[in-house]
Amino acid sequence: MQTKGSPSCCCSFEDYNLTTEWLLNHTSQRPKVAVICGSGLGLLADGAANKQTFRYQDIPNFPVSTVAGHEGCLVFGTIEDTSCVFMQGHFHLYEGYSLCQVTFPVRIFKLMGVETVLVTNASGAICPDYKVGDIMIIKDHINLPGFAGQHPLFGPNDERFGTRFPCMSDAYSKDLRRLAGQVCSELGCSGFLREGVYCMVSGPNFETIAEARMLQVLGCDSVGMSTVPEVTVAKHCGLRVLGLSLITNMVSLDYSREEKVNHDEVLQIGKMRAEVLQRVVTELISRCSINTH
Ligand SMILES: O=P(O)(O)O[C@H]1O[C@H](CO)[C@@H](O)[C@H]1O
Ligand code: HPA
Repeated sequence: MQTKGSPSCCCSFEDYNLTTEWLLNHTSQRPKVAVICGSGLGLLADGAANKQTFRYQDIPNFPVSTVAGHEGCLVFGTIEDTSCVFMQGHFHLYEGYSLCQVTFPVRIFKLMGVETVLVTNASGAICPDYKVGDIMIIKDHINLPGFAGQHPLFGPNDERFGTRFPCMSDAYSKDLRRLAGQVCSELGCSGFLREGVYCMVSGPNFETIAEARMLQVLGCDSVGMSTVPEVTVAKHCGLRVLGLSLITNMVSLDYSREEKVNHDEVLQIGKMRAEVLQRVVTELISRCSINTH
C-alpha cells in the first residue's frame, strides 16, 4: 500500500484482504456493528464487555492517528449479544492521508462481516438555534471536498465492494435515525437532541466568517472535517449507517463575535458529553440487531 498523500485509491483488494485476515486471525470476535469514534469520543468503547484492543500501528496496512483526542486503537467487544468493533480515533484528509486511507477501515469492517456502522464526530454549529453540547442525528450531508474532486470512490471501481454510481439519497438509515431519536428521548436527551445536515470541509483551519455564512446559505446545520468519506464508502458497500454529531462549538457567523474556536474546547465538550453519548450508543447497539434494514 502507498503511504500518505496519494491522490486517488491506493489500496488494492489484496491490501484489504491481508488486514482482514490478520484481524480475523487475532480475534475471535466477528463484529456486526462498527462504531467510529470522533474527536474526544474514544470513551464510547467503555460500554463494551470482553474487550480486546489492538493499536493501529500493530495492524498491517492500518494508518495511524496523528491528532489529539484520537487514541489510535481498534477495540473489539460485546454489548449484550452483539459483537462490535470500535475505532478509537479516525483519519482525516488534513492529516495528509488519501481518502482511500481515511476510509480503509470501513472496507475492512465490511469484509469482516459488519452490517451497521455508527459514525460519531465533533462539529461546529452553523444553525444559530443549536447549542454547545447538543447531539445532532445526521439526516444528510454535503460532501464539499467531493465537489472539488476529493472523493473516496475516485479511480477504478471495484465491483466486489459496490456499484460505480452509488445512490446517496438515503445515506443515513431512516430506521436507525428513528431508533436513535427514541433511545435519546428515553435516556432523557430530548432537550439537547437535533437532526440536521452535516457538511464536511477538508480543514485543518476552522471556517472564516464568510465561509460559515456560505455554508449556512447552502443549508448546512453543522460543519466538521470528517465522516462523509467513511459514510460514502460504507454506503457504497451496502452497510447501513447512523451518524451522531456532537456540537462542540458555535461557528462564528458574525464579525462582532469575539470567541475563537480551538481544538482543546472541542475535546473538552467531548469529555462533557462522553458519558451520555456512551449510554446512547450502548443502548442503540443492544437494540440494533432486533431492528432490520
Ligand atoms: O470530525 P472529528 O474527527 O470528530 O473532529 C472534529 O474536530 C477536529 C477539530 O477540532 C476535526 O478533526 C474535526 O473534524
Ligand atoms: N468547524 C470545522 N470542524 C469542526 C468544528 C468547526 O467549527 N468544530 C469541530 N470540528
